[in-house]
Amino acid sequence: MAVFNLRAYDDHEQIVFCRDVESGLKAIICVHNTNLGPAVGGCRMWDYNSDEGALIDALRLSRGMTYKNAMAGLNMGGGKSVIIGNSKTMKSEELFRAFGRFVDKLSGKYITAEDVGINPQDMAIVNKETNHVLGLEGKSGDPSPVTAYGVFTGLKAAVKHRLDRDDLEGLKVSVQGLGHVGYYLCRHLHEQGAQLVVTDINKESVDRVVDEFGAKAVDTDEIYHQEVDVYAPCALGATINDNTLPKIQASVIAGAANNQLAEDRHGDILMQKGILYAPDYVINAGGIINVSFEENYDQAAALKKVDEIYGTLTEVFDASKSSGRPTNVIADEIARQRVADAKKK
Ligand SMILES: NC(=O)c1ccc[n+]([C@@H]2O[C@H](COP(=O)([O-])OP(=O)(O)OC[C@H]3O[C@@H](n4cnc5c(N)ncnc54)[C@H](O)[C@@H]3O)[C@@H](O)[C@H]2O)c1
Repeated sequence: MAVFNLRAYDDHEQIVFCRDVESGLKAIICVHNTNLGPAVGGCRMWDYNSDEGALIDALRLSRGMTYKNAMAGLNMGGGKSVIIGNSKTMKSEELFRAFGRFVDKLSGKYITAEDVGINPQDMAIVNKETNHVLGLEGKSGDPSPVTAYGVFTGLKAAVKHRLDRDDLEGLKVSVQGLGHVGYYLCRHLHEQGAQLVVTDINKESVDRVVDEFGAKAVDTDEIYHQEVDVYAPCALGATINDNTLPKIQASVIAGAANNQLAEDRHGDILMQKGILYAPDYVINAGGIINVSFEENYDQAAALKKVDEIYGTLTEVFDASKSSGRPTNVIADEIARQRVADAKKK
């Protein structure tokens, strides 16, 4: 496999393949760019089908963190790590300690945190071997409610831009995925009078949102067809693809999921269809913003910074409108420029 030629490689500064035979650890740490500061990004534990799949996922997520941190105005670069394995059956103290030692060897160039498959207890073990960990329990805590608040803020910016309205009363919103972020997003939307159509593969999560917020539940494959104003993807990536695009009725897409566009070209198609897309890594930055305030944590200050997502997205939407180019392309350009400018300083 020719790593340097991979599209996802995108001039990564460093890739570390981590192996610890005793604990069974197989992990990959990717440091994409440190122009703006140490590379910060979570650790994901996933049962990948292949090592190549794990590497490509880590590279894409790591590059995404560079862009996300730059667009959020944080003095942090981008990185990510993946532990290859089943998070339900393969976790152990030795495994996370071994991972922590690899993180520590990077001397702060990469700072890790939680991601899919990893919980605060796992990170507390990693923290026994390295101080380069963020999002620990008792500090900034679970980032999901703050991510949801940021998505809610960004959704309002998109509704203002596309539908020219400040209030959400009666606005129809479909929410796909009612986990840590989706649930809190539904709560914000409900409080502002929005009508919710929701789906999740987990029935209990659906029942809770139906009971608490009067949401209408639909099957997972029906969510795209719904006649709504806003579609909020809050489950998996790549839900905007050649199959789903013809079905989407919403005029705004604003949700928490990472890597929502299966391919960049889907951003062009959305624009041609008059659907305003809030670039994922801009709208879902609330969690990383919260984590960046971990030292002497001050929630009010963190939320004030998260409020800036409204203005950042409006800047992206305005530039897209005036230039006639898709929002995902505009966001990438602004992020790349910020990273390049940081190198000159
Ligand atoms: N948690 C954060 O702070 C944060 C920050 C930035 C981005 N994100 C992204 O937001 C998304 C949601 O994060 P989360 O922390 O809420 O994750 P989560 O695992 O708590 O929730 C995801 C939910 O999606 C559901 N789901 C899975 N497949 C589905 C399908 N096919 N159809 C409908 N529902 C499905 C799951 O059952 C689960 O309830 C993820 O893509 C994540 O990467 C999260």
